[in-house]
Parts: sequence; structure tokens; C-alpha cells
Amino acid sequence: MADLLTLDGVSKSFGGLKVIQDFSLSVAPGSRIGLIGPNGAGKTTVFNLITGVYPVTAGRILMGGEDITRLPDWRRARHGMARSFQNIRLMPHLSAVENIMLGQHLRARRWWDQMAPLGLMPRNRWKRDAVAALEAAGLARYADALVYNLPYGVQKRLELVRAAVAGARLLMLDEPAAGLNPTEREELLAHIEGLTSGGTALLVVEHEMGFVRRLCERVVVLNFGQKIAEGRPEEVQRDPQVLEAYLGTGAATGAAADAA
Ligand SMILES: Nc1ncnc2c1ncn2[C@@H]1O[C@H](COP(=O)(O)OP(=O)(O)OP(=O)(O)O)[C@@H](O)[C@H]1O
Repeated sequence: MADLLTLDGVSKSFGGLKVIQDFSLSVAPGSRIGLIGPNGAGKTTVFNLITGVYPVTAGRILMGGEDITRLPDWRRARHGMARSFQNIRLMPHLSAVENIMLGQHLRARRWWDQMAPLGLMPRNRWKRDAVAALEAAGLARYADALVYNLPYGVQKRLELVRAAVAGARLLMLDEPAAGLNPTEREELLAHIEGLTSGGTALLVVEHEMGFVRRLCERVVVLNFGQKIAEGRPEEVQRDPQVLEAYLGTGAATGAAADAA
């Protein structure tokens, strides 16, 4: 099957610092890939290169076979990539449903569609869609609650709804399980599984290896900006280079502890 997302020999330098070196990656439609590596390995930078926050120094990025390397971030979003961040980026003083509508706004193609999430148009389809997305996620009871009043686990899941709204083909999640308690983590896992069972591909950065094992069929390991391993989670965890990368840094992450 043709790739949904392809990174072909991508490199990134900041000044003289080579942060990503000759990194290649294939994400098939509907596949679930984990991107792991020690702190500072370059995982978030890879996300930033894919979504167009930073231009690449070398290499190509393709989405659905189309070269998007030079496209600005807002045009890449319209190719169906959606992202959540390490830190929650919801608008705390808006309601849950208003936050979901902001996600729709980012993907609106026509100027009148961009106005619609503001609620100025009659028969606001956008609001209905946002409420439906909350219902599908089992979060409808929070629709009118202000985000800053909601528990952390619910806020994380709202981010997921916002990212996935409007039919993303690729969902990119940066440390979605960080800071969640075991119950919240299970709820998030079920939520992500639900979103991706419909054929949305997943690329997830996550330190919590148990979470990655349950969610991802394939794992890619970065260290000092280079790919050092790729394969099924249980294979990768036994890879000597991966063990060295984690244990050699002395980073007592969940991945290292699991891998040991
Ligand atoms: N805008 C920037 N300017 C200069 N250096 C940067 C920039 N962004 C990232 N870096 C550097 O790139 C390297 C990789 O950072 P990145 O945040 O991508 O790592 P990471 O694997 O996501 O780490 P963590 O797991 O701690 O989030 C680090 O050395 C970081 O300091």
C-alpha cells in the first residue's frame, strides 16, 4: 500500500547543531507507529518538521505521495495531519465545545466557513459537529464546561477530540499519556484506539513504553537525531543499541526500565 506519510533523508540543523540526521520514515494509512528515544533525541523536532513549524535543512516530506516539504504549516494541516502537543494548548477560558470548534476553524477552507465556528451563522453545522465529536468520545457532559474547570485527564482527551475533528488522516500525538493517572491513561488509550480503528494513522511520541506496546504495531527509535532501530515493540526493546541509548544516558525513563 502507498505511504500516507514519507520522510526521505530528512535532516535539521539549528546553527551548527545537527539535531536530525538523514532520518527516513514511512507511515502506511491506518498504521500506528511509536517514535521513542531518550530526552533530547529529536522526537519533537521530527514532529515540528512534519507539521512545518521548522523548514528542513535537507530531505523531503511527502503526504499521500505529494511533496509537502516547502508547504507552510496551515496548508499541511489541510492534507489531513492533526497534532496534539506535550503541554495542553486548549483555551482555558472557553468551553469544551468552543475549543473543539477552534480546531474546525483551523481547517476551514472558505472565508465564510472560517466565520462559522464563531457562531454568527444560522443553523451552525460546526457546533453540531463539535457536539457530535464530544458525544462520540463520551465527553458530551462537559460540552459547556469551561476548560480550566475540567480535570487534567479530560483536558488531554479534549485535545485529542480537537485534533481528530474534521477527518484527520494522520494523528500525531506528543506524549499523550504524560501526567495521567492509571484510570485516565486507560480512558485515553481506549479513546485513541477508537479514533484510529476507523483508519486514521497514528504517530505517537511517548516515554511510557507500556502505552506504546499496547497501541503501536511498530516503533522507531531515535538517538542523537538518528534512527537507531525500527521494528515491533518487543523486538526493539531487546535491541542492544536501544538498551545502550537509554541506559547509557542514565535516563531512568519508563522505556529504559521496561527495556532493561
Ligand atoms: N528551536 C531550536 N533551536 C535550537 N535547538 C533546538 C531547537 N529545538 C530543539 N532543539 C534541540 O534539538 C535537540 C532535540 O530536541 P527535541 O525537543 O526534538 O528532543 P525530544 O526527543 O523531543 O526530547 P524530550 O523527550 O525531552 O521532549 C535538543 O538538543 C534541543 O535542545
